[in-house]
Amino acid sequence: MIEATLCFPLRDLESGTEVLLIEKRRGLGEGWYNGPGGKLETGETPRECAVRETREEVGLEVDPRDLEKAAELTFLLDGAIHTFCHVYRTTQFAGEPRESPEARPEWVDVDDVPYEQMWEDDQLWLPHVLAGETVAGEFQFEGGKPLDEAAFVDHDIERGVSFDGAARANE
Ligand SMILES: COc1nc(N)nc2c1ncn2[C@H]1C[C@H](O)[C@@H](COP(=O)(O)OP(=O)(O)OP(=O)(O)O)O1
Repeated sequence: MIEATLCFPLRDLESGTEVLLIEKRRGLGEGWYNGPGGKLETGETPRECAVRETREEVGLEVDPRDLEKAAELTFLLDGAIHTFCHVYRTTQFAGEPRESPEARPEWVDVDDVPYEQMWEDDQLWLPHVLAGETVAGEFQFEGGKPLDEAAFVDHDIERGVSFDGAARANE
C-alpha cells in the first residue's frame, strides 16, 4: 500500500477564495490538476511529507503546525488498498509559487475548480475540503490497469469526521 499526501494552500482575495492547484507533469495522474503532494519517504510523517512535497513541487514553505488535516482518502484498486492519502489545507505559507519539473502551479477560484481535468473522485470530496469541512472517503477503482487508467466504480463518504487525534499524532 502506498501512503501519500495532498496539500491545498488557500488565499483570500477581495474577489473570493483561491486554491493553489498543480498541473501534474509526471507520475501518477500526469496531465491532470491536483494539489501538491506525493508519496511518504521512509521515516517521514504525513505532515513532513506534505511540507516537503509542497516545497519541492511549487516552492512554497509551510510550517507543519499550520497544516489542517482535512481528509483521509482510501483508494482501492481491484479490491485491494492501493493508496491511503492524508489531505491537508493551509492558509499560512511563505513564498510565491513557481514551476518545477513535477508541477505547474495555478491559483484557481474555489468556485471554478476544473473537476473535468482531475481525478474522477475529486468532485466528490474536494468541494467539502475547500469549504472547510472534514471528510473520510473510500473510492473503488477496477479494471486490472494502473490506478489512473482504471474505472471509478463506487465510493463511500463520511463528512464531519474528527482528526483531533491525528494532529496530536503528527499525522
Ligand atoms: C484516485 O484518486 C486520486 N485523487 C487525487 N486527487 N489524488 C490522488 C489520487 N490517487 C493518488 N493521488 C495522489 C496521491 C499523491 O499525492 C499523488 C501521487 O503522486 P506520485 O505517485 O507522483 O508521488 P511522488 O512521490 O510525487 O512521485 P515520485 O515517485 O516521482 O517522487 O497522487
